Amino acid sequence: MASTLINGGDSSVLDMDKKAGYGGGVDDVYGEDSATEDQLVTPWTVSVASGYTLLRDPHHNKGLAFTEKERDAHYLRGLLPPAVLTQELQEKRLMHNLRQYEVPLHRYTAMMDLQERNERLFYKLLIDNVEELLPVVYTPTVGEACQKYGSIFRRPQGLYISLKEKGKILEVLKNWPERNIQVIVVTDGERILGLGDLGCQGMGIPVGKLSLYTALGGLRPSACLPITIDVGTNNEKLLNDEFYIGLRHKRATGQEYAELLEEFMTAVKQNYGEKVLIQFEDFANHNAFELLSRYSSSHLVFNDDIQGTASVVLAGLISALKLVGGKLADHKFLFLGAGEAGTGIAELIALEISKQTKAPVEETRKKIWLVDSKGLIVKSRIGSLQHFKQPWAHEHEPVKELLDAVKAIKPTVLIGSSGVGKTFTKEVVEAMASLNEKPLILALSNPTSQSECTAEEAYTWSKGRAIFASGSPFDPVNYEGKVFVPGQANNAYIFPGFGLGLIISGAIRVHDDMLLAASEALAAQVSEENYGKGLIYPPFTNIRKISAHIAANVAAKVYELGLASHLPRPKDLVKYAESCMYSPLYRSYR
Ligand SMILES: NC(=O)C1=CN([C@@H]2O[C@H](COP(=O)(O)OP(=O)(O)OC[C@H]3O[C@@H](n4cnc5c(N)ncnc54)[C@H](OP(=O)(O)O)[C@@H]3O)[C@@H](O)[C@H]2O)C=CC1
Ligand SMILES: CC(=O)C(=O)O
Ligand SMILES: [Mg+2]
Repeated sequence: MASTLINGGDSSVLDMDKKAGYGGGVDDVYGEDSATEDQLVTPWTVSVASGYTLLRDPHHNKGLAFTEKERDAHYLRGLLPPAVLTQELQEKRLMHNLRQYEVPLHRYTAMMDLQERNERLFYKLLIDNVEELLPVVYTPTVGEACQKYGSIFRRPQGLYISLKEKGKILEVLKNWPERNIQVIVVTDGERILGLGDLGCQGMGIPVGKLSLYTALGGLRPSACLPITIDVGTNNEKLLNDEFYIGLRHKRATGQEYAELLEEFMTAVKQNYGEKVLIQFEDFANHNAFELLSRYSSSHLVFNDDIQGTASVVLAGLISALKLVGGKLADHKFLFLGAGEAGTGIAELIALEISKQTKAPVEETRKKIWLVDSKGLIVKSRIGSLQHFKQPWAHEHEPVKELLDAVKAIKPTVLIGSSGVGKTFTKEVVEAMASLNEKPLILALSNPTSQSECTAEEAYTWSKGRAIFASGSPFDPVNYEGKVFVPGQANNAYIFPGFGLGLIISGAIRVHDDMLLAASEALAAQVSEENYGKGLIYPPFTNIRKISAHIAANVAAKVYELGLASHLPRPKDLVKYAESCMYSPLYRSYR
């Protein structure tokens, strides 16, 4: 995690980079004005769309909602049938159509088609029907979409930067039609959800995450840029798939990989400036930790799997205390999975306990235990552990199986972050229930097929006593006449509001205290009514309001830490965040 703040609050960082030529973002982004005669520039033109072109432009198309006046003014007569519909009626029709599809992937492709046809209507649907459509554009369906991306590929929805573009990445960025980019979500496709290496087909993830940035966090769609870095894939099935869309060779590693990433990070800063947020998504852990630590002192970077997941789980734990009692420091945590999500969450819990109790983080870590594919992480394994696991190697005899670890450690909280489904067996859940009146069980792995257990299993095996949340959604469960509503512990609660907070304050670096601020804000949004249903997260229906509160708390922390460049600080940050949010309602054209 980016726990040490290098250059924090030092505005000379900005000045230095300006001197070095990183002025991008606002003026003369493409250097057209400042270019000398011998320099190459991109011949950008701006034109007004009308007629057939307007109908084919997803940013401006309104389909049958074009008014009579607009049809006259924009050469649309005859190109549309006579009926004029409201956006509400269009939405009703599309939702009706979507519900006819029984295969989730068909809903996904229908939504992608809509996004490419009529962007505002796509976001209107997503915002107004978020609980229903989140599982379509996001986990679990996006996982299947990535697996089959080559077959369902229609039009590119983001930038593909492959090894073929080495030495030309800045030029490639300039090919993207939008200039004022505020958030980039980038993957190299090596750890897509819990589905493994999907290479170039991981593109579905940045596309999906960014659609949530807009729908849930209110970022303008044109300010969002999905990027997939293609260095090859080790997935034999894809390498042999005639429809595979990526480079057909094994992954580049070592220096070749590092150089491409370095060129990418430099080009992004040069093209878009200091304040573009780069969100790393679904990199394998051997690169993820390295990239985050390498670039956290020079770029505005955020790793969603390490940091966003940590923040959302901490929020769930803070609110769960209302149901299970005690302070965070009174609990004992056991993880199945000691990678990005597991160790990221563990570190943020330890940090929060340390802040609350004033005990050093080295001490508070001792309340947290992790199991990886080789068993419990203990001191005797330290020599062979990856660096991110080493802080969690406590004194204990070796334990191979999760069930034995549960019995030995006696945790109050069990967190699954292994990417392996069905690992919280009946015996494991029963052991948790025998140790705790209200065992807290989080099965974070995505998509649904990789969930450590289902909601039904958690409630049934604990005889209705578990407090349960999962990374991918589950329907409510009826157990012995009582309805249990499982929560969704997914970083989608955090990253849209977190990113909005960084952007509205003009943050130049991410700091762990901002993650804690996001957790507190999310936990504060859980109502008594939610607690009454056993929920530790608020429903997604209110997510825009929740995101505004998260953004405000994060921005407040950015200002407090002296890392804000948007000055003066707005007085009411919640109102300000809300006022910055994109609205999907149609605009009238002159
Ligand atoms: N709900 C949410 O918001 C989020 C969910 N996730 C999900 O979490 C999962 C893991 O992601 P991430 O942490 O990035 O992945 P990593 O690859 O970084 O970590 C996976 C960890 O699980 C361990 N593991 C694998 N198989 C087993 C097994 N059979 N028994 C015990 N441990 C095992 C690995 O052990 P070893 O190190 O020995 O190989 C490793 O420590 C994914 O499914 C992802 O979708 C991730 C981010 C957010
Ligand atoms: C949710 C998420 O980021 C993941 O599963 O990777
Ligand atoms: Mg992820």
